[in-house]
Amino acid sequence: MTSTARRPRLGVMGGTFDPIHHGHLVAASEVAQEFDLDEVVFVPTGRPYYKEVVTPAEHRYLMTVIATASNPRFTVSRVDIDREKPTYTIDTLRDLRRERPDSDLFFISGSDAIAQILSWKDVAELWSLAHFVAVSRPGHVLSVSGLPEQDVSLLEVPALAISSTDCRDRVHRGSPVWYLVPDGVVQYISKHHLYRSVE
Ligand SMILES: Nc1ncnc2c1ncn2[C@@H]1O[C@H](COP(=O)(O)OP(=O)(O)OP(=O)(O)O)[C@@H](O)[C@H]1O
Ligand SMILES: O=C(O)c1ccc[n+]([C@@H]2O[C@H](COP(=O)([O-])O)[C@@H](O)[C@H]2O)c1
Repeated sequence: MTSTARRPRLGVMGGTFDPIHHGHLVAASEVAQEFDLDEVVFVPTGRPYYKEVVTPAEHRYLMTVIATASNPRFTVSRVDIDREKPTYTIDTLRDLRRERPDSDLFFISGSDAIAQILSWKDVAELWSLAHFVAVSRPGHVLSVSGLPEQDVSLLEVPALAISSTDCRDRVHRGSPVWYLVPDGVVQYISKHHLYRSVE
């Protein structure tokens, strides 16, 4: 009797994570549950060419490590921050495919990000590297209109109206970010005086 081994299922949560917040973590956790993922790897962007100013990558990477440390299925990858070029998802997925040739990849994205995907680099090739899961996000319409049906799934997740922009603004004006980001991230932000001045 022959048995076909199940291929490992790897979620990929790409983001600038400036800082990482509970909206990111809930999205990853919900997709892991619904798509039976074995692991979700968080991939902080290195040089997001479409954002003018971002916090140094090492701070964003360390906050992501702190935020994910308590979940045995969450890991963090440096592939984007160690690449000396602007960050494109096509490179992220190529690198992860090289590292994990036996895994099926599921790229997790919020409705705001997926709405832009047709403008991403080498979009035609993206569909062959991963299945895309678009999650709902308050204030953004979840739609896959114009995207290949078989390559993109939609998932409603608990609505958390949290954004990194709002977290940065709150720290800047002295408002708390407790319970919007994990406790360790609150402490990291404070210890390293992040977001005190807005550029
Ligand atoms: N509250 C949320 N609910 C669902 N998805 C989210 C939420 N916040 C972010 N995402 C998704 O997580 C990914 C990474 O997001 P990102 O790091 O840019 O956070 P952000 O809050 O959108 O940041 P910023 O406000 O700086 O643009 C994107 O695909 C985004 O759509
Ligand atoms: O590949 C692209 O051209 C591209 C353009 C914009 C965003 N992305 C990816 O989308 C993910 C979310 O990005 P961000 O900056 O909104 O957190 C992250 O993994 C980015 O690398 C990718």
